[in-house]
Amino acid sequence: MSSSRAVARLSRVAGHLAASSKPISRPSSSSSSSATAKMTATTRKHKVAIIGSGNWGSAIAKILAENTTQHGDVFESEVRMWVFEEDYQLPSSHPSYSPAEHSSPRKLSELVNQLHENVKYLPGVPLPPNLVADPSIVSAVKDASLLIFNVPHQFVSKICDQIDGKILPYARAISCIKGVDVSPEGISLFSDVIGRKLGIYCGALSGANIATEVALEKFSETTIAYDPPGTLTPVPEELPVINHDLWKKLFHRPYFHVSMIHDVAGTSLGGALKNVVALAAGFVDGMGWGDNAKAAVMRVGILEMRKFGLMFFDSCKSETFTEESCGVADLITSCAGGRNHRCAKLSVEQKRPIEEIEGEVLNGQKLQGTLTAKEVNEFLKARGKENDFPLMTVVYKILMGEANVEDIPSVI
Ligand SMILES: NC(=O)c1ccc[n+]([C@@H]2O[C@H](COP(=O)([O-])OP(=O)(O)OC[C@H]3O[C@@H](n4cnc5c(N)ncnc54)[C@H](O)[C@@H]3O)[C@@H](O)[C@H]2O)c1
Ligand SMILES: O=P(O)(O)OC[C@H](O)CO
Repeated sequence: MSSSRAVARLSRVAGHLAASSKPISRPSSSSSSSATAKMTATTRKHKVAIIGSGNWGSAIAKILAENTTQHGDVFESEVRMWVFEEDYQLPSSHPSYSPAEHSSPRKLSELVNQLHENVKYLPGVPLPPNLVADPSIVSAVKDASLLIFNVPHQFVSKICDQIDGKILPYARAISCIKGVDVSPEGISLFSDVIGRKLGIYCGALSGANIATEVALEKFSETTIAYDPPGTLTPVPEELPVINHDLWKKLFHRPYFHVSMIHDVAGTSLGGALKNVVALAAGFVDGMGWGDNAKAAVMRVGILEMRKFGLMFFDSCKSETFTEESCGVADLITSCAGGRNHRCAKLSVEQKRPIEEIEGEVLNGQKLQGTLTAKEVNEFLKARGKENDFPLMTVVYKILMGEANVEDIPSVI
């Protein structure tokens, strides 16, 4: 086993050990037969909290709040959404603008709760009234048994530090984050980072999901991977069992179809690595090379994504990349309409650094591909594996000014 593979494995084991610090007193929470038996005996409902309120955070929060209302037998209706607080000036063109109330900047969380709209990160989309914005992360997660993490990946670590010891020990989580955590010790999935730091189990959601399309209820599908070990702190008997059926109830909508699988590594890596490929697709489109060139980038991109998963993560499955929404479908949508693609294209067209474009056109939203390209390269370089991933390597070099977009065909 290569050292990096060992590092990835060690990281996962550590996450599971942390999550299994308490003894098992009943069968694994993923057992659906026990689910049926328990549903009849439960007397409490799950409380849901979402950590993050950006473009995707708000779109997912809307789904959660719709489903907690629909499935009031298993979920408390109110969903708390942690908002990274900032001042926001409501534009006078907003339909609810009132000079008396909005002539100067207001706290974003207050505006979300007053207008039931995330006016900065998901403008124009009504949010359910049972979704409550909370600027205190500790209060947002208090008593929540289901935690949904949905923030740009660079903020995850600090956020976990803020809520360590402040969550229910039997909480379970889903990470909607697209990125990987690279440190001198190796590479980790964010589901593992969250699990390890908080001592709980965390699965992953990822798919072909441009947030605004999902928020406007245009049809899409997603993948949720959840595969807890049987050694977690038990969920109290009074609460419904947390298994695939329960997660599906929480996320599935008529316009947002959920496929449940067990491959957390493949699901997470698909979402993280496609952002690097989407940059390459944006560069190529910026050059005006056409659809054939972009298709070639996407073909090589999916092969490198799968190779990366299989090389460095033991549990990763090839078919997750080729058969699930979190694999090939996410790559396609991201290379067509994603922010990474859009900003990369503009940066070539305008001959300006992508960071400048990001600051100018995204209104506070964050690109994930630029950081991921650097993190992945740091990981590959340390293991002498850059040549095994030529497309990801050339994207990194283009970002660093060490290669040109014209070099892309040489790696295809
Ligand atoms: N937007 C999409 O279409 C989409 C779709 C699927 C997955 N994702 C993934 O979802 C994750 C979250 O992305 P998003 O689109 O919701 O966010 P976003 O790009 O809209 O990012 C902005 C968010 O970051 C917050 N923020 C800024 N500074 C912060 C800080 N110092 N600490 C904590 N938070 C801070 C902002 O308040 C805001 O909520 C990312 O990993 C992304 O790749 C995004
Ligand atoms: O806008 P991007 O490039 O961050 O991609 C958005 C989603 O991940 C697409 O599924």
